[in-house]
Amino acid sequence: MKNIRNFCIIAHIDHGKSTLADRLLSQTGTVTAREEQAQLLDNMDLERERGITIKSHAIQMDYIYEGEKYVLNLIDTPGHVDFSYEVSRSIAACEGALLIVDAAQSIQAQTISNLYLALENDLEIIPVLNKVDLPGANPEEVTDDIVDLLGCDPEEVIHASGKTGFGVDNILKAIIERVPAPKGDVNAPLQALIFDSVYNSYRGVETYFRVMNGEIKKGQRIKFMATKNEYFADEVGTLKLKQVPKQSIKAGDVGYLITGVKTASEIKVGDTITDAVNPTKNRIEGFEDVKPMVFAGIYPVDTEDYEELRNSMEKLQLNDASLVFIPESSAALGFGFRCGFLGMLHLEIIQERLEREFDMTVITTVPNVSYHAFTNKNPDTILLVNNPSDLPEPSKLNRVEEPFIKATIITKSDFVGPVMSLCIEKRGQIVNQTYLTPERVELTFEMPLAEIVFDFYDRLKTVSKGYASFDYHPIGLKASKLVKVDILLNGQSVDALSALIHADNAYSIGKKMCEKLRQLIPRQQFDIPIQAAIGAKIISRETVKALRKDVTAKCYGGDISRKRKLLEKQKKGKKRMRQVGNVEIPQEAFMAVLKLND
Ligand SMILES: Nc1nc2c(ncn2[C@@H]2O[C@H](COP(=O)(O)OP(=O)(O)OP(=O)(O)O)[C@@H](O)[C@H]2O)c(=O)[nH]1
Repeated sequence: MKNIRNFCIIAHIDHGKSTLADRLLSQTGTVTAREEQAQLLDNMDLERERGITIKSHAIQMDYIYEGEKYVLNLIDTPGHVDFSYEVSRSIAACEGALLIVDAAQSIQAQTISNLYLALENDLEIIPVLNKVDLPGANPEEVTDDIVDLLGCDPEEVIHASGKTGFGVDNILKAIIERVPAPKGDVNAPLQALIFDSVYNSYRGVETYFRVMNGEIKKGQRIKFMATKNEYFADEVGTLKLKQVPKQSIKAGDVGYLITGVKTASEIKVGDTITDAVNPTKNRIEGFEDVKPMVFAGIYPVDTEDYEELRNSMEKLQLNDASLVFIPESSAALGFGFRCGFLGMLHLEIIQERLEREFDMTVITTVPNVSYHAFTNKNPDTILLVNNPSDLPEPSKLNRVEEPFIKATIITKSDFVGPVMSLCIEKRGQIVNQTYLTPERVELTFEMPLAEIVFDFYDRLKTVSKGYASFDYHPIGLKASKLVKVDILLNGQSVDALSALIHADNAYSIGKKMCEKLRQLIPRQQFDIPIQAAIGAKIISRETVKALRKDVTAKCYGGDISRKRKLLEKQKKGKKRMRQVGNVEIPQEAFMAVLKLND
């Protein structure tokens, strides 16, 4: 156990974790030159295309240092705020962390939030100044920022470049010399932490774990303490580029487990694995059921595809335990599902995977957060509202509570004004303002989650010309003056377009919604009145004027292929169109409330 080192790589998004991880793998010979391919650890196609790490991965390296053989267990981590729980569990499985800071961008919001997570778990921090090859690198200035943040000596900051390989040997040396060897009692009852799981369509769920005490053996009957499910350990082993089956994995080490489980939701990240016959008395702390933060309706474009959509969602859930959904019906869209996601990125990934892996074209309704409503009749009973159309009528409503977050924003002092204005526009209240350096400011706000899940990050980047980073965590629910704004098309309420809006913004947003929908809903053979309403009160109105003639009329006698092309274009446009009553509504219309500022 004394020659094992368990460490993770943490940083702000895009600061170079995955590239550096690939370098460590090649430098230790874990990956032969032939196997090496960029972003080796980001093995989901979507991760490659979007250039971000979605799922964290573990891999074991053997390394000879000063004549001794060491086992280095590396855990890469997702960099996006949607996956912060998974980061926290990967960190809890380690004794040390490489804190990567981009030598041009310096410290950003997630550098700090991930650092706090590592410090909470008493990890030894090894600061790495990465991308020193960049023309825009500021090694001296950024080293000072790191020294200010960590209180370490400048000499402890390792200068490196994942791209060129510079400094990687120093990183490996520091891992062995500075990260403490794991502790644990191999003779105590088995206690292993699940920090990740991956679905394999042939072998079922592969569980990644760190053994804190005892050992896990092939064929052993084990128990997952949160779900209380028992299984046989059909296979255990260590994670090289490929899986390497072993007879047992002992305290201090990291490995994988195959139990034949076919449903990802039965394996919960953060859970404790123990022996079914002689279980440990103590679950490993920090387990929590992953809670969805954002909800949206997902409906088939063609109502007869409902069953096919259900099958596709069930298959997706097999390998994405954080996706939750329940059947729901909409007067406007028919039968679909109310789905819960970790955040907007997760929602987009699911939409993308439905289209790419299951060829399912879907309509997604306006994403919303989960609200707690209380009626006059039962003022102390929580009515969970995951769909705005479930909000009781205003006359029956006692109050509505919405989830709030604490947002941390780091930006340049030049942009403090515009950033503050944006946060105040999003109903934020400033909590703290700290000058990290004369040039860089950390702003802390309390804000409604609903105000940041849609376009806040993009607008923050715009107002700060890219010089702002952002991280947040939930701080509970607070009462808010929220009202349900309904949209009526042709006099018929479209429940999938309803949204919960703060009373102060309801009129302006209702007006903008009508204007935006007038632009998006194609003209048809008749006038289409668009109205926004709160209860029975109409607050805004627009009209889509009728189409006066057949779009192909001008092709008579003209080039027949041009007419065919025009009709083809019309047909393609219909692919993402939903008929609601006698009005055709494009997908963009359902996201209109998100793009009111476009
Ligand atoms: N010049 C230079 N570019 C680098 C270096 N390391 C990474 N990059 C580039 O920076 C971008 C992000 O690199 P990644 O390794 O994907 O960063 P990451 O932190 O893993 O990103 P997430 O997993 O999405 O958080 C990519 O375009 C890399 O090619 C480096 O040392 N020098």
